[in-house]
Amino acid sequence: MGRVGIGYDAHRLVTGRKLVLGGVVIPSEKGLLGHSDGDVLLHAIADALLGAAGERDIGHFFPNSDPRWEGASSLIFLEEVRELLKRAGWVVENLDASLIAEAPKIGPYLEAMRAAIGRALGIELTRIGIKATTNEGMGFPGRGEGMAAMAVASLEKA
Ligand SMILES: Nc1ccn([C@@H]2O[C@H](COP(=O)(O)O)[C@@H](O)[C@H]2O)c(=O)n1
Ligand SMILES: C[C@@]1(CO)OP(=O)(O)OP(=O)(O)OC[C@H]1O
Repeated sequence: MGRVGIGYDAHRLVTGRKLVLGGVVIPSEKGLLGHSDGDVLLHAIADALLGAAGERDIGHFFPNSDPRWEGASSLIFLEEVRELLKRAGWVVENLDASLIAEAPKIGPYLEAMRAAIGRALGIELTRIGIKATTNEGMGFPGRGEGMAAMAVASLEKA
């Protein structure tokens, strides 16, 4: 019997930070603030996977008080989640994520993101959906103050 999980995250956009989304560095004047690289998309995906497995969230496993994760690539979190799922006997059936960001357009980077996520989790690209929408100028994503992401994941017993 399969299990599903949901994840949501949001990070502030600031100058002087690299913009990393889905494990890919994207040219941008601003980047996401965070203790790690601030990769809002990967954080939502990690939480969806952890939730589906009935585990606690990303902040529990990778606390922002731990200097090991300062500036860390969030792909590391997915690699760690992969090991946790493996130990518990889960395989990823599929995951799907949506980024809410006014700019930049992520279309040119989608395949690189799917490839990075697929490598980190050891799953086929056909199991990974990544999408984006603007917030039509409304609220914090619409004003360009930050980005948000939501994700769902489905697991099966190995
Ligand atoms: N950061 C983004 C936002 C949107 N897209 C693509 O543009 C399409 C139209 O966006 P709307 O918010 O006007 O619906 C959307 O469907 C995405 O294909 C994007 O690539 N990056
Ligand atoms: C990823 C962690 C750890 O570096 O920090 P941030 O990059 O700030 O991200 P957030 O989604 O706020 O919380 C999870 C944290 O534990």
